Amino acid sequence: MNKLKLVYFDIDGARGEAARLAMVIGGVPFADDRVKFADWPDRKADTPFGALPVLELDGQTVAQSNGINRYVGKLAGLYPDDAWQAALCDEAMDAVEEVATRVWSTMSLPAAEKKAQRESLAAGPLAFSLDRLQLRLVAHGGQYFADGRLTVADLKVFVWISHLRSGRLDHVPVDLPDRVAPRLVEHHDRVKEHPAVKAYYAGRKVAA
Ligand SMILES: N[C@@H](CCC(=O)N[C@@H](CS)C(=O)NCC(=O)O)C(=O)O
Repeated sequence: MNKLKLVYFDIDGARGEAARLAMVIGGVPFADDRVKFADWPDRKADTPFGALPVLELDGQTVAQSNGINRYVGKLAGLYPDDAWQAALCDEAMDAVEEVATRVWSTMSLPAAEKKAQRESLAAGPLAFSLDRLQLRLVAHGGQYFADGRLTVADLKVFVWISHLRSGRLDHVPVDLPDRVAPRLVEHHDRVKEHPAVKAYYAGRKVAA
């Protein structure tokens, strides 16, 4: 059997988590290589783009989180076969990635600048993006983002909403999703109740 390894930091709210979840839900065996921040400087140069996540298959690597989500989504039965539904699935994942990248890119800014930028992002592009994502969900029936069933898009949005509501993103109000996108919060809570997701988080240990 081919050996899959997902290499990512030991954090649950960011780019590697949807792929981990997809493989767990789909029963796809994989090695979960959780990189400690202290080890990252030594490992960075060996990754295709100096960043994680990276997926390894029998010693070969592929990077870029949404590409990885699509690949593992196919293995896990969580990616649409139909080309249009696949495009809808990608749309939601890319919409999250686009705005999350803007928010996370403020991470290393000096404190005052980070606060100002995050507050302005939260009130502007982030609130807008959540609202639009919610409208897309509603337009597709309100339950799932694509294919009328759980796909990797639902997992990516779920992880993002969990992260926003976790209080770990300084200067982004924790109640932002509840205020501007209650249907996304409903969707989040529904995904969280999926038996495999529930079992995964019951046993999930997060170092950071
Ligand atoms: N476009 C890439 C971005 C990857 C990325 O920036 N990953 C972050 C963690 S979420 C990272 O590796 N940061 C450490 C670094 O850049 O040194 C993707 O979607 O995978």
